[in-house]
Amino acid sequence: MQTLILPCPAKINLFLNITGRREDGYHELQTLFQLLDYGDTLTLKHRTDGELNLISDINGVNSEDNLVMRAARKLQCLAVDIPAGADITLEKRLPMGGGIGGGSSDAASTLIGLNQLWQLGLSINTLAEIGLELGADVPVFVRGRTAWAEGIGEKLTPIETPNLWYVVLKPDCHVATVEVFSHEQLTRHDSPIKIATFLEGGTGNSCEPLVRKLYPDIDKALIWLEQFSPAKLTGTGACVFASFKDQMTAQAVCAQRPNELFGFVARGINTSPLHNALGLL
Ligand SMILES: C[C@](O)(CO)[C@H](O)COP(=O)(O)OP(=O)(O)OC[C@H]1O[C@@H](n2ccc(N)nc2=O)[C@H](O)[C@@H]1O
Ligand SMILES: Nc1ncnc2c1ncn2[C@@H]1O[C@H](COP(=O)(O)OP(=O)(O)OP(=O)(O)O)[C@@H](O)[C@H]1O
Repeated sequence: MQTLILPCPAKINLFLNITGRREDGYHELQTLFQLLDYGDTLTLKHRTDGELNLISDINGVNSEDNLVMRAARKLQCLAVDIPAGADITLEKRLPMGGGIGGGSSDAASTLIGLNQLWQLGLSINTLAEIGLELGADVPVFVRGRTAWAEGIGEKLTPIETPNLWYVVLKPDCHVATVEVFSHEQLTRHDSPIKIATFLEGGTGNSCEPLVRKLYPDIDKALIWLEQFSPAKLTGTGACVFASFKDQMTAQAVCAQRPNELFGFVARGINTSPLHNALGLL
């Protein structure tokens, strides 16, 4: 029976501009999704009896609500010719609600992996469309390239970023993306910028002033990290990050973080290890 062991890399948003709000409540944004070589691991084992089981549960999330199962169910509906079942194991490393796309990346690896395991023959474009129904951050992981993004995060232009190391820190709090996006004090009318403007010096994260105010622990983490290198919020938080030219410096900074901060060091990468493993790029 075939088994796939797949990486689910994290992302950080190197900047985040909110340029408007659509009628359905979703926000138009501009961001740069930087993929990281750090993430969860997903194991998919084909079952020929058509049953889908998520073997490893994650705290506080019902099995059927897990983005992995939601992604698997979507593909199962499209598998008419074969008994599409799987035993799924998810090894979580990425903190939940961190703004580093853990659930979205898990979902993307599930879509890509089951498409292969069940030999569905769906294109990356189709998988990205299915992924978008699960979350705005899923398509970038399905496409597997560090990318400039517009729309609600699904209009992607691959971009090569410099080879940098990132320290990512998470204070002991959980930010609900929906709370930040529905907050009356969120800045929603940034002027759109061009890729070149970002590359010349970048801009910040429009959610950051509000999130710093709502979550003092995130504010504290940013102040701490700023001592070493310019620090930013990723997505709507709760993680913050800063870049370093070499791994040793990044590791030295991460090692001296205050006890209350979870942290890791990761290399910024231009292509996803998932796509590299499956020969998709
Ligand atoms: C902030 C980012 O992390 C940047 O990468 C993402 O845009 C969020 O992506 P995500 O977690 O996959 O978001 P979803 O699960 O699709 O949406 C969660 C909630 O965030 C809000 N949301 C999300 C993305 C977006 N472009 N506009 C929004 O207003 C919506 O209220 C939505 O109900
Ligand atoms: N496989 C999964 N991993 C993590 N969270 C999941 C998963 N499946 C469902 N969830 C739910 O999704 C919520 C958001 O999780 P996730 O870790 O993707 O947040 P995030 O890093 O803030 O994502 P993003 O950057 O895409 O906004 C969790 O609080 C949890 O309730």
